[in-house]
Amino acid sequence: MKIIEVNDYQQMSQVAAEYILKKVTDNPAIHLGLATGGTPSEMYKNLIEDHKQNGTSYEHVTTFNLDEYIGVSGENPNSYRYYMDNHLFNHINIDKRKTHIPLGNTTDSQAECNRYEQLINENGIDLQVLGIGQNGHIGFNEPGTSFSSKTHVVTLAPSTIQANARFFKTIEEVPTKAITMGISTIMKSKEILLLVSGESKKDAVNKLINGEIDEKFPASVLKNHPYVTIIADKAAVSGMKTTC
Ligand SMILES: O=P(O)(O)OC[C@H]1O[C@](O)(CO)[C@@H](O)[C@@H]1O
Repeated sequence: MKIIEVNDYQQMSQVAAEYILKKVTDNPAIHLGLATGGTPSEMYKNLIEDHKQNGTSYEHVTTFNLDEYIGVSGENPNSYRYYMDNHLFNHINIDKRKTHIPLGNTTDSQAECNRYEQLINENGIDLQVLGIGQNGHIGFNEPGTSFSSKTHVVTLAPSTIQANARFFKTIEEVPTKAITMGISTIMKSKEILLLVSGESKKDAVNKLINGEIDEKFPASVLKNHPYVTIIADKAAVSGMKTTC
């Protein structure tokens, strides 16, 4: 794993956007795996700004998001479809038909998981952007998830519900279930870019870099991937041994 240490959240977002822009320029038909949550939101702003200033085109880009809450439609402001449309897709020249996110409001979630897994297997992901949960989750793969898991339905850990409650009016509104790419689905990406910012992620990133590979800590699987880059700010890694 390669670690790029940056000063703060702003710089992490800028360096991450530049990283993605280079990949899109090199391969205009790239298949990007995307994440939601607080961590990548400023990175998306930088991509939008670049699109306005420099006209980087997303006409041929295809995207696959990591996860979606169950029980919410894409029009629901709390859905990850709504997040992606508003944080990125509505502001760039991407063909929305090429933006894929699991459907959270189907009657058959298991069938949706199978459909999504097959879609990813057929298309492949060139670069997957990831954040990390405080408990080491990637996507919504909570501690204990099998490293061989495919796209599946998860019951969110109480700590994840608590962490994501900041996006909702009340904690009771946070969905308790989601569809997520599995760990093996994520690991099939050709390359992974992990973004980490803030002191609240310090324990998680320390465990990732210096701990054992263990299903109790989902992100540790990334050590088995040949091509992972971590962009982390000082608050997340200061004073840490970061050789890996
Ligand atoms: O960036 P945040 O909001 O800290 O979330 C961390 C991770 O948890 C999730 O929100 C769960 O899906 C991921 O999308 C995200 O990468």
